[in-house]
Amino acid sequence: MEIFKYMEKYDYEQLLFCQDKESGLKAIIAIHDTTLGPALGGTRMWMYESEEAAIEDALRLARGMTYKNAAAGLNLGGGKTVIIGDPRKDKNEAMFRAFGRFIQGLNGRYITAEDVGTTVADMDIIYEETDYVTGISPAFGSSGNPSPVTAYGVYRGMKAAAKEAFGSDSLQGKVIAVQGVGNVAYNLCRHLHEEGAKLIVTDINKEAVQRVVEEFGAKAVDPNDIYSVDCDIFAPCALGGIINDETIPQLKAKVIAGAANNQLKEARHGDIIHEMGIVYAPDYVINAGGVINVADELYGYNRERAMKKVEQIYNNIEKVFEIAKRDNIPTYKAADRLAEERIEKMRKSRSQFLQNGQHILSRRRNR
Ligand SMILES: NC(=O)C1=CN([C@@H]2O[C@H](COP(=O)(O)OP(=O)(O)OC[C@H]3O[C@@H](n4cnc5c(N)ncnc54)[C@H](O)[C@@H]3O)[C@@H](O)[C@H]2O)C=CC1
Ligand SMILES: CC(C)CC(=O)C(=O)O
Repeated sequence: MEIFKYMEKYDYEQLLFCQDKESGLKAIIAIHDTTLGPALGGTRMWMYESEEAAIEDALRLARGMTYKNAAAGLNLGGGKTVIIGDPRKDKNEAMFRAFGRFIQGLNGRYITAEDVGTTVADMDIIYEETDYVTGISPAFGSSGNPSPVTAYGVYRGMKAAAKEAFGSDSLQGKVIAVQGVGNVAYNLCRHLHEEGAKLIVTDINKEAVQRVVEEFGAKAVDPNDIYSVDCDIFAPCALGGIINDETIPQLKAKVIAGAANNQLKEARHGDIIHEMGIVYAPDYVINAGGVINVADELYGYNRERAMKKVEQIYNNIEKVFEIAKRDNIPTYKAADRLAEERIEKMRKSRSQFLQNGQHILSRRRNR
């Protein structure tokens, strides 16, 4: 991989490699764009097949955060970290403290939170070393685990997508295929079950599947069969790249609306599903609930205020559909347009000189 070429192509600001031999930390922090404010994005811990795969994931996820934060109306840029390792075996306290010190060294250019493979307990350790971490325990006056809030936002966005596809936003009786039933999707399944949807689920973790089968009456299928099941809505809630040349021909759903980041393997897959008449709720718009929630900590966390913003995901998805129709483009492009227009406007207004410009986190310190 030609790293600078890739960074130039999508205009990345910074890529950092953080190594600590004692604890085994191997982390890659990618900062994509800080036009709107400091880069905020979670830390993923995963067993990558290669260092190149880890770099690529960090870069793609960081860019996704720029778009997610912009489309959600947050004054934050986009960044993300990946830690190379097995979250079940390789974690230790020293690792997250070393990582916290690296974040502190960035002096607020990057703020972290949870992602796949990391937990509130990990964020609490990072907090020992730096203020630039969110999603820490409610005991610290913080917002805690973002996953249930992400799930609620996905539920709201899914309703908006259902309205677009079926003429009503009711999910009662709708058959919904959920791929991956981890932290976010378990909570999503609860909302869907409460509204009377019929669930078909899969996961590579059998215990996670068992839980939603028992609690929400879901039907379980093998991981490879989830794409082809007869359903109204497909909700990808595991990892990215799952809308691709192999899976698209299998899909029967009229709507794709789920939590996973980077669902389209390539942009052209967004064009293909558009041509097929599938209503796609762009991933970074529908799954912004978690980041909206943790970002509220920067103002002194207020759950009511945060949840009001998360409710708006319904309207944000509607806005994307409106732009798509207005400009006759697929929804993934409409979402990009929404985010890019906001960033460009701010980039222009930021050219004004400001003396003593305050950092966003100074509000938290002064409260
Ligand atoms: N946690 C959050 O607040 C947010 C999460 N997301 C994204 O949502 C997705 C899910 O996140 P979490 O629920 O937090 O992660 P998680 O790790 O708790 O859940 C993911 C689940 O997917 C399963 N899985 C992995 N590969 C699979 C496969 N090939 N087939 C079926 N199941 C598979 C895993 O076993 C796991 O149970 C990720 O893409 C994450 O980046 C996006 C925004 C916020
Ligand atoms: C706080 C996290 C949920 C933010 C993030 O990394 C994401 O939305 O993917």
